[in-house]
Amino acid sequence: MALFVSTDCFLPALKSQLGFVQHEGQNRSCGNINLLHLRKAPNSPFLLSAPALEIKPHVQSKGRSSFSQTAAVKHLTGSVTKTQGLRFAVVVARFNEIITRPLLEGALGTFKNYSVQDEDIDVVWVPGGFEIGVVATRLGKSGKYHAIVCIGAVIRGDTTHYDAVANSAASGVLSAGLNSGVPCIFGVLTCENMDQAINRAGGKSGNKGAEAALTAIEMASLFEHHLK
Ligand SMILES: Nc1c(NC[C@H](O)[C@H](O)[C@H](O)CO)[nH]c(=O)[nH]c1=O
Ligand SMILES: CC(=O)[C@@H](O)COP(=O)(O)O
Repeated sequence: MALFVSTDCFLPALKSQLGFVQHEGQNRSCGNINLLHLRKAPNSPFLLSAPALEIKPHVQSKGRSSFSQTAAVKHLTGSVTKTQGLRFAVVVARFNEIITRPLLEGALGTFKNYSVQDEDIDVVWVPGGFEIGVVATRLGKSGKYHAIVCIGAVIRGDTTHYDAVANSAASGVLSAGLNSGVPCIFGVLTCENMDQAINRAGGKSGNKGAEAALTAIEMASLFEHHLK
């Protein structure tokens, strides 16, 4: 089924967030539903899935399409099944080890389930979440790994120390990825209390270490197979 979208029914600010692109000479009428060149904006929080946007081109009198067809657009995604030859590092904080160890085990379990070989994984221990970034940066720049999983658990105490450590861990992991060009995955829990952490380290909210490893596999594959 073809889906037609008119951007003129959207507020202008929302239109640009969504990534609608208007070309010269296009009909602006909302009633006519003509304005159909749509792409994913680089910063858009919205994901546009191909099946939902099967857009039928509007053919103008000269036989040219007035907008692009999604069938011609390339969609690049990492494959979680093509893991052969991919190498990973896991940086894990010892602080709150009662939480970070099960997160690490979750990550290693995911690697096993997706056929990543043990010899293609290095685990590096650091004292706390604050130290993760600098080590991830070094590992990323070594050129030995396709992706790096960063694991930690920051749990709020009585002072503002929590915010400093949590923010430093997050910005450290982000910087490591940006500065090394190797995907660095954020598997650091930032929790109000120990209960929240337990729930996310193999408890009722899953295992965030396992999720981080799967993200690492997808990103490693994306870079290795599509973005070289
Ligand atoms: N309180 C937590 C810490 N604190 C330690 C710091 O990460 C760091 O090791 C220290 O300040 C020396 O630089 N680390 C965590 O990972 N989680 C915490 O809850
Ligand atoms: C997140 C922390 O650093 C935390 O353990 C510190 O606790 P407190 O704020 O009570 O010193």
